[in-house]
Amino acid sequence: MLKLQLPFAAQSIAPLLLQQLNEVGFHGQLELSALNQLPTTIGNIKQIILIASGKGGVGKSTTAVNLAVSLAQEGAKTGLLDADIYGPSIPTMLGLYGAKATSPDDKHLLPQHKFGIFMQSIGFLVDPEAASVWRGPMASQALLQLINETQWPELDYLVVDMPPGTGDIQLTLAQKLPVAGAIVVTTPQDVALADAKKGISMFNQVNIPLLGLVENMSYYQCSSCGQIDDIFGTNGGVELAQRYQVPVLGQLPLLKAIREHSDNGRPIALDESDQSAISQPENKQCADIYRKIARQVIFALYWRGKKISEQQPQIIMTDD
Ligand SMILES: Nc1ncnc2c1ncn2[C@@H]1O[C@H](COP(=O)(O)OP(=O)(O)OP(=O)(O)O)[C@@H](O)[C@H]1O
Repeated sequence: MLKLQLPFAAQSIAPLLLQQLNEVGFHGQLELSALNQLPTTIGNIKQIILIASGKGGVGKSTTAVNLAVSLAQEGAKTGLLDADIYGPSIPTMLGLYGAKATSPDDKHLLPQHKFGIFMQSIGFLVDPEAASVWRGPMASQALLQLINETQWPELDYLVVDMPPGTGDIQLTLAQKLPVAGAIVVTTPQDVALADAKKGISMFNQVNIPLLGLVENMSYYQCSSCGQIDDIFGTNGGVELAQRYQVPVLGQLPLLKAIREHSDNGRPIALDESDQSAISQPENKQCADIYRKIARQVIFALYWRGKKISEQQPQIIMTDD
């Protein structure tokens, strides 16, 4: 048995590593573990990832949930915060609809734990209809409090599903949180792309590194015959990413199963490891795309965190 410890979670590279080890004559078992030594930036959280979109309904929450599940499947300690005051949909997507926030001491809040991730939602605390009319400062204050007062266990990543748009609430959250990186979700349509540009500019304005774009509903994939159709245009997100020199982390199809899985409270990213899903290859393909997005995020944040910690002054102990 070979035990290998990496500075980041990357379970999915184990088969590839094992194959290469086999080629050089190693035929035992391989055990991969992760020791993320980056410092925490807020509470027990090491790196915060914002998931944003210029406009509503493009699949921001779907992306946030599936990314969080995939990060956890890679072996990362992962949290998910549903900060979308206009429509907190993540409880439904994780099968936690109707759950309420609980407190051990009337001061702090406990996160829910499902599918390997720790989750908190604004929807557990307030009626979404009441929250959607909050003004900017009130909403951002409530969201900051929600992050700070939740008793997160030690987390490598906290994925934050932001409210859609680029207004005051989004800007305040981006400025006040120690954010490691942001992802902008868009669809390939012109209107959505114009809004995505606003999202990109917002993060540039507050010096938050953009990890990349996720192009959702990139093409339509028929559930019966598997045929592919570019109903929203072709490669809009890719062209936008080229213009702003950011990577396209992944392109997801408009696929009935993505919505069905979300509605049933079981994100499609879980199909990566689900044997019964083998009969639906397109589900597994989607799960693989989310997994690939997660790996790119992990590597990008590792290098970024390393660069920052190398910039810190070094303390050298000597005898005299
Ligand atoms: N790739 C996809 N294929 C099929 N349905 C999808 C896809 N992505 C998202 N959906 C569905 O589209 C709807 C909107 O998605 P989602 O809630 O993730 O969007 P959002 O950008 O977070 O919206 P909001 O602005 O309300 O927060 C949901 O019903 C979701 O299941």
